[in-house]
Amino acid sequence: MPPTRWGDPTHAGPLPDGVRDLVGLVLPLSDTPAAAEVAVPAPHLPAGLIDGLRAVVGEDAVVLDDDLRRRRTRGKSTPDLLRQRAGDLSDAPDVVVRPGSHEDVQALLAYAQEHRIAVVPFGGGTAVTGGLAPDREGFAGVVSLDLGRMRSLVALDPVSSTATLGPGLRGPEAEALLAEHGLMLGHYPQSFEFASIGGFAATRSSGQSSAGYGRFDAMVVGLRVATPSGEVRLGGTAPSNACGPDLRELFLGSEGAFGVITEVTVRVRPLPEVKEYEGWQWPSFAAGADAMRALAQGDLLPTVLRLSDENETAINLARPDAIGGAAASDQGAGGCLMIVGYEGTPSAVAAKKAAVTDALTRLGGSPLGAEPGEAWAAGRYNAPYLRDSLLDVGVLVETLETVTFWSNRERLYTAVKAALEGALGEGTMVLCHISHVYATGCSLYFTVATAGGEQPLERWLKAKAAANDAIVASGASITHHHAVGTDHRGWLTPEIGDVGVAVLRAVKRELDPVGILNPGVLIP
Ligand SMILES: Cc1cc2nc3c(=O)[nH]c(=O)nc-3n(C[C@H](O)[C@H](O)[C@H](O)COP(=O)(O)OP(=O)(O)OC[C@H]3O[C@@H](n4cnc5c(N)ncnc54)[C@H](O)[C@@H]3O)c2cc1C
Repeated sequence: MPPTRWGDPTHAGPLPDGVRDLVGLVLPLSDTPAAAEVAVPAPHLPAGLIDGLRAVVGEDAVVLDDDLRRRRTRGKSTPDLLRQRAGDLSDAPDVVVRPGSHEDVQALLAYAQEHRIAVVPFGGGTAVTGGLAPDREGFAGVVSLDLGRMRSLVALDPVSSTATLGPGLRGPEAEALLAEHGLMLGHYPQSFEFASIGGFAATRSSGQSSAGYGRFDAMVVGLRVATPSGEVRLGGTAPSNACGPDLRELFLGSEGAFGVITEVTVRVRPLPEVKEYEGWQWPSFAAGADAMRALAQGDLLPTVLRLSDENETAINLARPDAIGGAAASDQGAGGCLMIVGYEGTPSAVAAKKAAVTDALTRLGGSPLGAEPGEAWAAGRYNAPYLRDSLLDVGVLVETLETVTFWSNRERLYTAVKAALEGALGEGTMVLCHISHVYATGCSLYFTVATAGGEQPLERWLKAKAAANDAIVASGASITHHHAVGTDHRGWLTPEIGDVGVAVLRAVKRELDPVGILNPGVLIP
């Protein structure tokens, strides 16, 4: 991906006219191009240590190329993009190391520990909470540990429905390898095309089909991890056991701070024969959310379940290619658009669809047919490109997410909206959807569009802090699936308590005594 933008450059383009007209009604637009490419700072790592790295992992695996170092700088949050666009490359790694095996990673960690070199595992580089921008103070230099060469299907056990995947496989690559065997994983975050298997595990990612297939951490059966203290292999003997606390949980969501995930064994399932997506209209966000709760609590979840609030529905965010056009649910009364998707065998899909249709009709939903669902499915990965086009015209766009129990949903929704609108002022658009549900609660995913102004980064950081404070004050979680990184670290203590933080620190000391792995990420 380009350092200042999202995705495949051939898919990028100017702001579509419909979006420009719509956004221009409420926000000032002004040409705001990214700064011309600036030089990457010269590597701090002494030449002798770079030679040492070459001796450990091989000459070809150590890359000093400026372009690659630029592309391995930070992730893809809006603050990351704003810094890159401003020409700030202060977080650039000194060197990119591309190991080919678990053993290479293990050897690299031993060398880095001995010479106090910070190591930042890099999967797809789609992190949105600062997990790729470690604290470099006190280290000889920073290595970006690019797992992109470790992208094979390591093992397949079709009888047990498990597959062991290399950490560097991107979402589509993993699915293509499994599809050769008639199997699939079913993890489709919006970053699916670029994010990696190791990154999904390290951040506890959750995809758009989480209602049917679960979040990524729930798909993980086993892990192989290289740590500075040695190798850890977990989950290799059985799907579950009673051997004390489940140590897999220590590495799921550890964001590279405890070890480098070098293999991920996941549960796989047969490729669906049928995929059907449709739209439903609800009179209000609350009515749609109540319907989602009823499905989750009635064991009636389809594969995809997503509900946009009134603002998101009016703007068509669930269908980025139609933004600026008439909203799918706009049949006179506005309301809220729900996307419902079914995947599986023809008989399973028919049975689930009949039961869900019956329940949603009884709860007051109005069917909109297949068109909104098919349009959502076709455009589901396109929205991030819009963010770049909006940044190009001075409009700041960013997302944030949280999760809480159903009984707290309304309070949380109101508090976060108020915090964002209060911090960003008039003209700010705050949109929200629910796309991850549980029997006990749901996540809320907010999209914010506002004028960038003179100092868009500072403006956003202030608003984000206000939203985080509102989340904590509302008794909700600081993140459902974006992880902690450096951006949420300051709000982790209220979530897990002082003793919880001490436990994380103790684990870190045991696995990474010198603290070379992603310093400053995750742990307060
Ligand atoms: C436009 C956009 C849409 C997104 N949509 C979603 C979504 O729908 N759902 C969702 O859950 N997230 C989403 N994200 C966030 C992001 O894609 C996820 O956090 C993803 O899991 C990160 O994977 P990655 O391979 O890109 O990891 P990276 O960005 O490379 O790394 C993320 C963190 O994990 C660490 N890490 C990476 N690989 C390893 C490894 N092998 N071992 C140990 N540590 C490792 C890194 O050091 C870093 O701290 C989105 C992000 C963007 C920019």
